[in-house]
Amino acid sequence: MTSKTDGSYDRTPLIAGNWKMNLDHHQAVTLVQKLTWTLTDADHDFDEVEVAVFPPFTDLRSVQTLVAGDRLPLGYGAQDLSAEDSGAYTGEISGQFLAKLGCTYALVGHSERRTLHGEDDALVGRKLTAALRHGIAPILCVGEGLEVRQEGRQVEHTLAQLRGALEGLTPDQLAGLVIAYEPVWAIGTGEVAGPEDAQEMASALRAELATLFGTETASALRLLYGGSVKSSNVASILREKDVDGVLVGGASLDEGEFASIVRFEHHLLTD
Ligand SMILES: O=C[C@H](O)COP(=O)(O)O
Repeated sequence: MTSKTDGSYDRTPLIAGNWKMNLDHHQAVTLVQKLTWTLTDADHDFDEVEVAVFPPFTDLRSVQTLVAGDRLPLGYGAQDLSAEDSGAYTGEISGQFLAKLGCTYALVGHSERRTLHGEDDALVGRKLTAALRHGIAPILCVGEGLEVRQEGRQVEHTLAQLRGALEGLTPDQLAGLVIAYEPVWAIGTGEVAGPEDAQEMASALRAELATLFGTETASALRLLYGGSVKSSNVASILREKDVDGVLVGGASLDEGEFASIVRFEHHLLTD
């Protein structure tokens, strides 16, 4: 892996595309094909910079069939999962089913789930444990709203979300866990936190993880930034030493733009 300007990439960068409630299963297949062609044509090394997409549940079987059939070097995951494994939970999707569909990852605690569906830290923690139970790496989303940011309480708020979701877990349960810091005021608004804000929070999260689980565990976990990431701002964000990737919403729906985000190192060389 080529190195960051500060020295090292000891954690493989992850570029994750959360499609939210966009694209049906036909459109999903088209986007995944175009994305992998674009990246393959550009000689992208998927082992050096990992790429994963998060389609709606109804697309996952089609994406699985395509990725497995064409042996595409692309990861994929779910945007949410149930805290339960099976039973009378109408409308819920079990981690068991997602594991069968080959999902590597599942988002948990995305701010849209917290805000629109009332998910609290306790439920997010149960979902995170459910993912781990089924061998799915959770991407735990944390971050503050505008009011909290204006009061300057963003670090305190975000670390409380982290502690709330990880309560009761041991370091050996955390292998594969990814944390995504997404300030809610920067999601889909065009407002992007500055690279220094992303680094400030990533560093605070890593320090808290070290306190909770030890330095070795904390330094192995990947921390992502999300919120209005585009090809024009990704390089400066990923230059920060504790930021190991990005969680991209809107810009992941366009294969050219998303491929350009994935190839952020190219921007590092050119800016
Ligand atoms: O999961 C992705 C985030 O919510 C960011 O979305 P956005 O890139 O559209 O701001």
